[in-house]
Amino acid sequence: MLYSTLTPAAKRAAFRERLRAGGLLQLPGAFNPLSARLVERKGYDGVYLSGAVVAADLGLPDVGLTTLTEVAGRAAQVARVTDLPVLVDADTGFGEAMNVARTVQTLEDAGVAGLHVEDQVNPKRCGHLDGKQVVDDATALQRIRSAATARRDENLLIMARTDIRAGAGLEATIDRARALVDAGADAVFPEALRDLDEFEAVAAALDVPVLANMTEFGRSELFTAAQLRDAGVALVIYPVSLLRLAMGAADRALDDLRTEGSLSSHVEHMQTRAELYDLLDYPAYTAFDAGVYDFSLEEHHHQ
Ligand SMILES: C[C@](O)(C(=O)O)[C@H](CC(=O)O)C(=O)O
Ligand SMILES: [Mg+2]
Repeated sequence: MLYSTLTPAAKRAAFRERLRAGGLLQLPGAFNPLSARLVERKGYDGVYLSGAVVAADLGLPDVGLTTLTEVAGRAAQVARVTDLPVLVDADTGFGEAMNVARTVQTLEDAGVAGLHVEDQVNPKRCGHLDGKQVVDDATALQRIRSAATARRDENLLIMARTDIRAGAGLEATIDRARALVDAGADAVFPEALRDLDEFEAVAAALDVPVLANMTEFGRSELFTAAQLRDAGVALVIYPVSLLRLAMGAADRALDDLRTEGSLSSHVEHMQTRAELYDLLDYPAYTAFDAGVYDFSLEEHHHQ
């Protein structure tokens, strides 16, 4: 009821433990706190909070317009309602080394289990579009060293994302990833790799967990969990997928409401009132306070 039953420290420790145990952890991207609860309910290993989704949610493109305050606020709302570890997209860290340190502490205070900082120049772009630029080695390493030094909970996972693949190729990706790990990264997110062999090569070259980004309409093919696991990938995110699904459904329904005059034909695809209340743990509120209006599943069976 109300929020997560675990402290941020406990979630971080559990996340580290899961990563040590091996296997592939799947983290769908939540587009709000409620969808994070659904991700947890369905038995996933963690919740991803995408920068692209935080931006889109505000009606903005993912071009570095969102602020640390906005991302941290959303991260806190999401982390508060789930026992799962939340991995948050910290873009470029919202500045250079000193800003990155503040970003890390702010997101740590928001209760997340991990975050990634990327090596794109400010302002950043979506990692799957053309025309991205990355910073030089020194700047990229400074960001990560600063992030690793700034955390107060040693279990907060600092992940380094590198966008160097698109411009400089696979070898450069591996070189930079190794350097980022030496600088203190606990995990690596190689953005926009082309095929499974590339994931395998990066995973084999590093001693830390590697993340695969299975974003739709991007550069990487949508590999299955089994394929990624076999390639040695430790974490996979589906960052924008739930938002795309929800918006796709909303788009079609709004068209049909216009033409059909009602949403009757969509009701079978909707989350029901009972399902929503169950996800919200409504009965626990009623039990806590007899004054809370009681919702009866029987009476509302067909709604
Ligand atoms: C992972 C990502 O950074 C995000 O913000 O979710 C994006 C996803 C996307 O735009 O599809 C990315 O740069 O890959
Ligand atoms: Mg992003």
